[in-house]
Amino acid sequence: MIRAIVTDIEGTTGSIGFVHEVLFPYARERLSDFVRQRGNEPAFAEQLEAVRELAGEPEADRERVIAILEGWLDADRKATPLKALQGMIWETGYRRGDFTGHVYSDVVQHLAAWQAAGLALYVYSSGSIQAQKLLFGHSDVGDLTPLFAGYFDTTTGPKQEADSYRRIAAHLGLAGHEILFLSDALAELDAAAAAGFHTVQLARDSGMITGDHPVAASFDAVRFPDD
Ligand SMILES: CSCCC(=O)C(=O)COP(=O)(O)O
Ligand SMILES: [Mg+2]
Repeated sequence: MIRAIVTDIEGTTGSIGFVHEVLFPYARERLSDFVRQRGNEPAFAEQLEAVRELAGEPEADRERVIAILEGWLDADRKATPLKALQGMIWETGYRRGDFTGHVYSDVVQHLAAWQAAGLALYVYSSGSIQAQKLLFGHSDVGDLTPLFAGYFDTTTGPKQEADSYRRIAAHLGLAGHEILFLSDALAELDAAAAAGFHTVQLARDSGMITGDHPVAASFDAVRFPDD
C-alpha cells in the first residue's frame, strides 16, 4: 500500500525547457555579479567556502570561485553549493515576477487528489529546497506549497544513489515499498527501485528512453501498484 509519493521536478512536474532555458540562464547571467556584490553575506560566504572545499581549492579567490561555478554550470553538475546559490539568485527572479514556475497542466489535480486521499507528498530534486519551494510557491497556477509535506535535495544525497532513497524512507518512517517515486530519469528510478521504492517513469516526450519501470505519459496515467 502506497502511503507517500516522492516526485522529481525537471521533466516530471514541469518542463525541462523551463529549467534549462529560463532558470539556468537567469542564474548564469547573474552569478558573477551576485558573488562579487553579496559574497560577504554569511549565507553566500558559506556557499563560496563549500565551493572551495568541494573543488579542493581552499585558497581560491572570489574570481576563481566564479570560474569554478561557471564550469559546474556548463557541465550541469548537481553540486550542492551551486544549487544553493542558484536558488538564492532565482529568489530575486520569482519575487520580481520575471518568471513563474512551470507545472504541467495534469499535475495539480492529481497531486491534490492524492493528498485528499491521505497520501503524503514530497519533492526530491537536485535543485535546493529553497529553489523547490520558490518554484512551487510561485508556480504558473499560484502557490502549490500546501500540497507538499516536505522537500529533499542533494543534502540527502545524489539522486542516482540508492542510499539517498533509503535515507528518505528512514526520514519518512516508511518502508520503501510504501513509497512511490516519480521521475523522468532512468538512473534515478533505478536507484529508487534498488531501495525498494515503487517507481513510475514520466515519459512526456514520446522519444524518451524508457527502462523496466512502469511508464506514464502524464500524471493522468500514473497507476499505483495496488490498482
Ligand atoms: C528546483 S527547480 C531547479 C531544478 C534544478 O536545479 C535541477 O538541476 C534539476 O533537478 P531535478 O532533480 O529536478 O531534475
Ligand atoms: Mg527529472
